This record gives sequence, structure tokens and C-alpha cells, in this order.
Amino acid sequence: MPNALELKAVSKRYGARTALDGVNLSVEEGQTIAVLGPNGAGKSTLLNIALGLLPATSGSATVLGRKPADALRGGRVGVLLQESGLLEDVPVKELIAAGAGMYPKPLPVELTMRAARVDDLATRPIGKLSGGQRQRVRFALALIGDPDLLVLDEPTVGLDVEGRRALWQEVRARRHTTLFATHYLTEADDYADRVILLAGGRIVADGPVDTIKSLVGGLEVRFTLDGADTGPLWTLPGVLRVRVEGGTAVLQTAASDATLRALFAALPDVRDVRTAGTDLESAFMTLTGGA
Ligand SMILES: Nc1ncnc2c1ncn2[C@@H]1O[C@H](COP(=O)(O)OP(=O)(O)OP(=O)(O)O)[C@@H](O)[C@H]1O
Repeated sequence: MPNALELKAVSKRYGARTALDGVNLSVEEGQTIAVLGPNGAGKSTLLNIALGLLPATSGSATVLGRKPADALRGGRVGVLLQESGLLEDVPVKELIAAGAGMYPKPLPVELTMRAARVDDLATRPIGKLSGGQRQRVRFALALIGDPDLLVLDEPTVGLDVEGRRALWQEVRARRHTTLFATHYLTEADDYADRVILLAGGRIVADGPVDTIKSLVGGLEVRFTLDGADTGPLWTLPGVLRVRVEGGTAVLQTAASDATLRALFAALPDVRDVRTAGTDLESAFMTLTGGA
């Protein structure tokens, strides 16, 4: 069986700007993959190339063993893109039924509307919906073709807590391959089998969430910086990395006891000291250069 998605040495340049730089990615069927990265990292560009909506400058992309655009046209791929336009005057149910007509084997319209939680909006014109309701309609349109690959670009933007939970429940229930871009690290933590971390158009980490966390390693020691110079913090025993978040210093350490003893010796007045295991947010900050 071919991989759901295969990118080989894919680069994308917009004039002098490199948006993707030699990206290699194999996605097996059934995986749920989160694409994370700071603004401008190349997430949307990667997703659009995977969908065949954007040509790569070099390298190759295949979806389910075919050219991405052919897979999309053949109805094998469901898509939710950021801010994609919807016909304003058309009622919700009519739009989703029209969407169903574009696929060879669509799911039943009513079932899909329930799954995306738009069943109570059936007769409402799109133009009269809130931002979150429109996003749920986009999700219904992504599901309706019962696709083998679901590609979602920041799918939960504008959704309330319950809306987010319901969307991910639905994605998990389908058990098909899903590739999604998100800024919500908790979504990657909770719902992805695998995380791809992009920075500056390159994959800087790729693996299960736990592996990404362990790449950064060890524990964190946090404390209020109170204007102290961060330079000497690098010399404390065990310290792997130092960063500053607001007025808080965050030390990544391989030996928290030794780091703490030396910290108290170096800064006797240090306050608000806390230690914790590395979370995905810290891994993200470290691996993407704190962007
Ligand atoms: N049509 C375009 N023309 C020129 N540059 C572009 C174009 N689209 C994207 N870029 C640039 O390519 C880089 C990657 O953009 P992309 O939209 O893929 O990032 P992203 O990770 O999705 O960002 P965000 O988190 O802000 O959505 C950015 O530097 C962006 O400015």
C-alpha cells in the first residue's frame, strides 16, 4: 500500500524568499500528524503542496501514490484551509449537499452535519453564520467525501472549547490519515500520533510527542529573573539551555539538583523557583529557536 503522503526534497521559493527548504516526509496510512511551527515557518506552504494547490519549486510530492492534484480531484482528500471562502447566500445544508455531489462516495449529508455539529444550522445562509459556525461548515465540507486523507490547516481557529473537543473526537473516530497544522500545542499533545516541527522552512524535529519532548531533554528550572544577567546562568552545572520568558528565566537542565544548589549559591535572593518536566511548549521554543 502506498504511503498516504510522500514528500521528497521539497523546496518552495517565492522570489528570493525560501518558504520550504528540502523537506522529506513520509506519512503512513492511519497516522494523525500535527505540523507545528512559528508564524511563517512554512506550515501552510507544506499543506498546500501536499494538496497539489501549490507547485513545489523542486522535489516531488505524492498522495496515496498519485500526484497530489489527481488525488484531490479523485475525491480521496478532504480539505479545510484557513479562511477559505464559502458561498454567502447558500443555506448550510444545500452547500454541504452540493459538496457531497463532488465526491464519488460521499457520506450521508445529515450524518456529516451532525458530526460537524451544524445540523441545527441547516437552513441558515452561510452569510449569517458566526466565525466558529463557518469553521464547522468548513469541517463538514472536509468530511463529506469520506476521504482517505484529511488535511486541516488550523481547524479549530474560532471554535469554543466544546467545539474543539467535538472536532477532535470526530477526527479520532474516523481513523483515517490526518495531517493538521496548529498553533495549539495542547492539540498536538492530545491528538497527534506524531509531531513535525517546522522552523524556517525546515523540519527541525519529527517524531511522537514524547520523543520531541525528550529531544530537549531533562527538567526545567524556572525562577523570576529580577533583571539578573543571564550570561552566568549558562555556567551552572547541568544547564543545557537558557531562555527568558517575560521576566522568568527558564533553565533546561540534565541535573536539576546540581543546578539548583549552584543557583541558590550564585543568587541567594532568587525567588519563585519551580522545577518541572519539559513540556511540549518548552520543546517547541527550544527546537524552533524560541521564535
Ligand atoms: N504567496 C506568497 N508570496 C510570497 N511569500 C509568501 C507567500 N506565501 C507565503 N510566503 C512566505 O513564505 C513563508 C512561509 O509561509 P507559510 O504561510 O507557509 O507559513 P506558516 O507556517 O503557515 O505561517 P502561519 O503560522 O503564520 O500561518 C513566510 O515567510 C511567508 O511570508
